[in-house]
Amino acid sequence: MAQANTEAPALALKDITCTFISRDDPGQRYTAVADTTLEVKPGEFVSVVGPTGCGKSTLLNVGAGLLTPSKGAVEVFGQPLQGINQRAGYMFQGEALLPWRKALDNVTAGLQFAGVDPKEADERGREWMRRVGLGGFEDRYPHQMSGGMRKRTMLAQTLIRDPDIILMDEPFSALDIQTRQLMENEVLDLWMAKRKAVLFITHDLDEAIAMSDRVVVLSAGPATHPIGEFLIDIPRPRDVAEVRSIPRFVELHTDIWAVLRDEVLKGYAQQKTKVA
Ligand SMILES: Nc1ncnc2c1ncn2[C@@H]1O[C@H](COP(=O)(O)OP(=O)(O)OP(=O)(O)O)[C@@H](O)[C@H]1O
Repeated sequence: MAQANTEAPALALKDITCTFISRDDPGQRYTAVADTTLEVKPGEFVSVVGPTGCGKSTLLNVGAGLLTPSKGAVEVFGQPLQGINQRAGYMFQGEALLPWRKALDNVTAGLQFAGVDPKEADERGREWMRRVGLGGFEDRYPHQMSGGMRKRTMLAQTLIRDPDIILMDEPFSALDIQTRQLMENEVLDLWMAKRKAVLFITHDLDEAIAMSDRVVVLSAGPATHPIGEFLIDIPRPRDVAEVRSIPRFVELHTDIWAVLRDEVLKGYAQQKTKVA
């Protein structure tokens, strides 16, 4: 019988390059990501930060098995990834709820598609809605909920299948700062209880440091690649609002920002040229 590879990373992106047909000029090719290697160990919380449009979502889509890279390989717990990454749950940046389904039915959608008995799906759905603070709101439609409630619903929808790897693409970027911090703390509590591997994409450096074990900095595009990696040696449990004022946080912020700053300026300049 094949031995489970306990040493293997939960997710390994190996030497990934992604080249697209350019959106600006279909005659040209655009290399969004080049020669990128990135690993997340079991139980590790890794954030990827980088300037806008640099290729963060592209990397996450590769890890989810939604996008086949032009070059390189993906391994999941030591096994080559083929097709969709079944060990991963994916929380997207935008709104991903089905508007015609009530909150509970959105939360249980994945279980229903997986053929789980409806009664069991219903029970697990109600339990998860309670866990994310939405007990009593099972019958609300997405348009009857606030942005924060919809994000909580999406979180329950992602976690209910108990994925070993959680992929999050700027999940809270649309929220006001207070709601965002509440949700960040909730995610950390849930993560502390289960210790799944998390790959978290954000352009917010404070959020990345507050949440993570490790922060990877990406260069501006084209041919985005990691240019720095920082261990976040701040003890847990952390409160994302309080942690920002401790000296080690400020130190790490200064160090990472020194690497990120020029890339953000480059990314910003590129966006301006595109708009002009
Ligand atoms: N399917 C595609 N076809 C052509 N170009 C693409 C495609 N997907 C992504 N790109 C380009 O690759 C680059 C990286 O895109 P990506 O969405 O990964 O960046 P990002 O860092 O997640 O952006 P943001 O911070 O705005 O969310 C962008 O220039 C984008 O236009």
